[in-house]
Amino acid sequence: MKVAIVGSTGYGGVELIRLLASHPLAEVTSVISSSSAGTSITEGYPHLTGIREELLDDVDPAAIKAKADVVFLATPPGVASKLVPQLLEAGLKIIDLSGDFRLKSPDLYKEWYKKEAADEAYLKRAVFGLPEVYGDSVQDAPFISNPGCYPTATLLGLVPAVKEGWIDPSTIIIDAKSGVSGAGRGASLGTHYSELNENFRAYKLNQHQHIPEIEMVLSDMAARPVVATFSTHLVPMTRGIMSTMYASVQGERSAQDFIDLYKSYYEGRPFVRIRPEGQWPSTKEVWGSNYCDIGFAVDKRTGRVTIVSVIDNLVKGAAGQAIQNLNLMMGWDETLGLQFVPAYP
Ligand SMILES: NC(=O)C1=CN([C@@H]2O[C@H](COP(=O)(O)OP(=O)(O)OC[C@H]3O[C@@H](n4cnc5c(N)ncnc54)[C@H](OP(=O)(O)O)[C@@H]3O)[C@@H](O)[C@H]2O)C=CC1
Ligand SMILES: CC(=O)N[C@@H](CCC(=O)OP(=O)(O)O)C(=O)O
Repeated sequence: MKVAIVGSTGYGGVELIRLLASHPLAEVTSVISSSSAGTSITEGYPHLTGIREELLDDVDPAAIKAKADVVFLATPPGVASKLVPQLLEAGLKIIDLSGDFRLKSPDLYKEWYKKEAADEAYLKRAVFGLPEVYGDSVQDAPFISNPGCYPTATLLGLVPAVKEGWIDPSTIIIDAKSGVSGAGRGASLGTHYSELNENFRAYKLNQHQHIPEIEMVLSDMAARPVVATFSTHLVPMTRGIMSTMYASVQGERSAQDFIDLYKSYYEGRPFVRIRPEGQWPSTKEVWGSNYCDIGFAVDKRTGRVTIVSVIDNLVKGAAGQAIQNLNLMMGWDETLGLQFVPAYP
C-alpha cells in the first residue's frame, strides 16, 4: 500500500514517517510540503538521514494520486477542509489528523475553531476514527477523521463508565495536561524554553477546541446531551498527555468494579491497558508507544471516582492512531507496525 503524507515536515508528519518505516504492508512514496517542495526533509530533520532522502513533493492532488493510494493529512486546521474534496474525487483514501472533519456541525466547528467549516456533504462522509469505541464503522471506511490527542486520552477513560451509566455525566470534570509537542513544531512565545521550563500553566480554559469533540462522543454514549468541564495545562516535557477525570458514581461501585468493567469493555482491544487497583499510570509508561493506560480510585467519602488516562500525544494521540485506522481501513491486523514497547526510562 503506497502512502503519501501532507504536512510531513510537522511533528505529526515526521512521527508518521518514523512509525511507517517499520510497517510491513505500507510504504511511504511521497512526503509533501507546502513550503519546502524540492528540498530534502533531512534538511529540517537530520535524524531521517538514510531513511527518507528523496525530495519533498508539492501539494498537488493529481500528483499525489499518481504516487499513492492513501494520504495522511497532518496539517493545521483549515487546510484539510479545502484539500479533502479534491483528494476524495481523485480516488484516494484519506486519514485526516486535524480537527477539520471531527465535528459534524459546521456551526460548531466555526464557533470553536474560529474558521470556515468544511462542506457539510464531506463532513458527513468522514468517520470518527476512535477504534476502541467506533471500531465497526472504522473498518473499511475510505475517509477517516482521526480524533484529537486530548479527546483520545479523555474518551478512552470515560466512555465505558458513561455508556454503562456508572457515573453521572453532568458531574464530569476533566483535568488534562500535555507535553509541548502537542502544539506542533512552530515556535511561539508560550512554547519557547524560558517560558516553559520550570513552569506549569493552564490555557484555553472553557475555550479549548476539543470540548465539543469530547461532548459529541459522551452525548452519543449517554444517549442525551452531555456538557463537561475540560481544563488544559502545558507541562514542561516533550511528549505525553495525562487526563485526570472526576465524576460522581451512580450506585455502589469500587475501584475493582471499574477495573472489571473497563477490562470487559476493552477486551480484544490491544492498545488499552487497565491498571490494577492502587496503580495509576504515568506518561513515561506509554512514551513512544500506541498504548493508552488507565487507572482508577473511588472515594467513598465523596462518592466520586477519579480516572487517570495517559497516552503519548504523538502516537496514540496522532500518528499511531492514524496508522491503527489505516490498518482497520485496509482490513489488516490493527497492530501492524505498532507493536513496540514504550521507551523507558
Ligand atoms: N502534535 C500533536 O500532538 C497533535 C497534532 N494534531 C493535529 O495534527 C495536525 C498537525 O499537527 P503538528 O504536526 O503538530 O503541526 P506542525 O505545526 O508541527 O506541522 C504542520 C505542518 O503542516 C504543513 N502545512 C502548513 N500549512 C499548510 C498548507 N496550507 N498546506 C499543506 N501543508 C501545510 C507545514 O509544513 P510545510 O510548511 O512544509 O507544508 C507544517 O509542518 C494539526 O491539525 C494538529 O492540530 C492532532 C493530534 C496530536
Ligand atoms: C499543547 C498544545 O498546545 N496542544 C494543542 C493540541 C492541538 C491539537 O492537536 O489540535 P486539533 O486536535 O484540534 O487538531 C492545543 O491544546 O491546542
